[in-house]
Amino acid sequence: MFGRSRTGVLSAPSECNVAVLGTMGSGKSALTVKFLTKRFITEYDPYLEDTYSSEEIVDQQPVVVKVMDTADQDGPVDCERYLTWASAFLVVYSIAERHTFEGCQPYLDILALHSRGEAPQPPVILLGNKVDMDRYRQVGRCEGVALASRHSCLFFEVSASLDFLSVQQVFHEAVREVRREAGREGAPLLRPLYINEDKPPSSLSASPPLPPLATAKLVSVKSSRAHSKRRAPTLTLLKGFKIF
Ligand SMILES: Nc1nc2c(ncn2[C@@H]2O[C@H](COP(=O)(O)OP(=O)(O)OP(=O)(O)O)[C@@H](O)[C@H]2O)c(=O)[nH]1
Repeated sequence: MFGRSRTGVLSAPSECNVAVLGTMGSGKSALTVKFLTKRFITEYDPYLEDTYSSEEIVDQQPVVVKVMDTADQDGPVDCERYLTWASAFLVVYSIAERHTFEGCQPYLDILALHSRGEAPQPPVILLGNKVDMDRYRQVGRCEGVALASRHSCLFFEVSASLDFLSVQQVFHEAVREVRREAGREGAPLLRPLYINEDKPPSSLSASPPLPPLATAKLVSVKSSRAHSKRRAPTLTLLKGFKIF
């Protein structure tokens, strides 16, 4: 499955791995599910960590966006799994719960440490969630802007319970940032992805080694610390694979 760029040249879809980080209760799962399904689901298993996949078109270019909805219980303690996996990070807090905003700092510090000296730099987006709860706001928009600018990251405020497009916009912006960064450094944060595994397209012949097929075909990975499942209905997202 290939897309066309504005110039009409065929281009291969690539992968963009987005890790969604933040304190418990900030709305990581709600945002992830909203992006993938356009729905707002109110109850999630807080101990379940999943990776989902969605085929997107961003600026007329196809991309497979993989989203890791993380489930850190004590902040960024055991974080190698997403630091080494992600091409972009969303750090989420709830504008109505100050402790979730304070919980962003250790994530931003870890990410700064991780990307020091890295080229290309994985982009980070700071995301104030739950703007529908503005009347209970505990974190001013300007505080979000200030924190983001201290860490040189983009900043958005959204609500997982309101319109889908603003949530989609955030994930698409992450893809754009990854593309920009890759373009700047000439090194790929986006990996080419085979949809037809039999034969790589010739346009990819000069690309760096492809991930093993098992990785390229990954649609839903579960690294649950609990055995229960989300109460959301089963969803079919891509190529007949199901998530829960
Ligand atoms: N009003 C409102 N509630 C939200 C929003 N996003 C999430 N919530 C609610 O906030 C609670 C926590 O949301 P989750 O998505 O489970 O948060 P999380 O960051 O994944 O939390 P853990 O799974 O515990 O790590 C749930 O009750 C959600 O329904 C939002 O934008 N607006």
